[in-house]
Amino acid sequence: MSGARAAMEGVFAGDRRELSELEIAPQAALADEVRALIEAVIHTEVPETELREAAAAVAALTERLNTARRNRPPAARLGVNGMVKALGSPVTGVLNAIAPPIDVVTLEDGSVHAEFTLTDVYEGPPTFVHGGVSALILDHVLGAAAAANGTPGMTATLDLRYRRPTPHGVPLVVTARTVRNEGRKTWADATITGPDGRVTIEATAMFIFPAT
Ligand SMILES: CCCCCCCCCC(=O)SCCNC(=O)CCNC(=O)[C@H](O)C(C)(C)COP(=O)(O)OP(=O)(O)OC[C@H]1O[C@@H](n2cnc3c(N)ncnc32)[C@H](O)[C@@H]1OP(=O)(O)O
Repeated sequence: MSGARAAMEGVFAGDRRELSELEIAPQAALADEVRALIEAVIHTEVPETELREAAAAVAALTERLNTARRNRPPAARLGVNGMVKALGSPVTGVLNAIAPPIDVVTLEDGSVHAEFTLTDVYEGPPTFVHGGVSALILDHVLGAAAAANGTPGMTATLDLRYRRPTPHGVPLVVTARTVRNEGRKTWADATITGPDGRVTIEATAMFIFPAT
């Protein structure tokens, strides 16, 4: 047994601690501050003594937060469809400071859609988004499209065509839709589009609902 099926079922299972919107809000506000902290750490030019003091202050804060810990990232049922959302997702998780976070919505035609802006925290080539970060986002929305089709799975293949550089600091659009399903296999297509309306990346993925 590979454990992949259990992992897949875990995405949607209701066995995780589910937080209410009221419980999420203060923790999401903390994650927002940490996002700002990550950005500040990259850009700061304060002197070494202040850097050392800041590191000690952050270490003390981490210790304080760790005095009460969950053993798994929490989930929530948010939005109109009540689908379980992983609050610690590196793409959409409002509690994950390394997530932008991207708000992915499912449209009536079954496609998924998100509008988002990435800061230079996600930079690869100067002024452009790192290609691996784009792949992360595309993998996620392709998986969300497969799930929205009622045919979720683990990513088996992910094919990316980087047509032109994706700029950071400007509004981007990602859309994905399921195009085919055969048994346990589901294929989905996605694009990222820049503010000029031109597609920067095209992606195709195949998802497999694991045998075991
Ligand atoms: C709303 C929530 C949204 C959540 C979105 C989250 C998106 C995030 C998605 C991910 O990041 S998933 C993590 C990355 N993916 C993995 O780690 C997958 C690792 N691989 C596996 O777990 C297994 O290899 C896999 C589940 C993909 C397949 O295992 P199985 O044991 O079920 O496959 P099996 O050996 O029975 O093969 C079934 C068919 O698929 C084919 N196949 C298997 N793996 C393949 C592969 N990788 N590529 C192409 N074809 C593959 C295989 O040849 C065969 O073809 P036929 O039906 O024609 O005989």
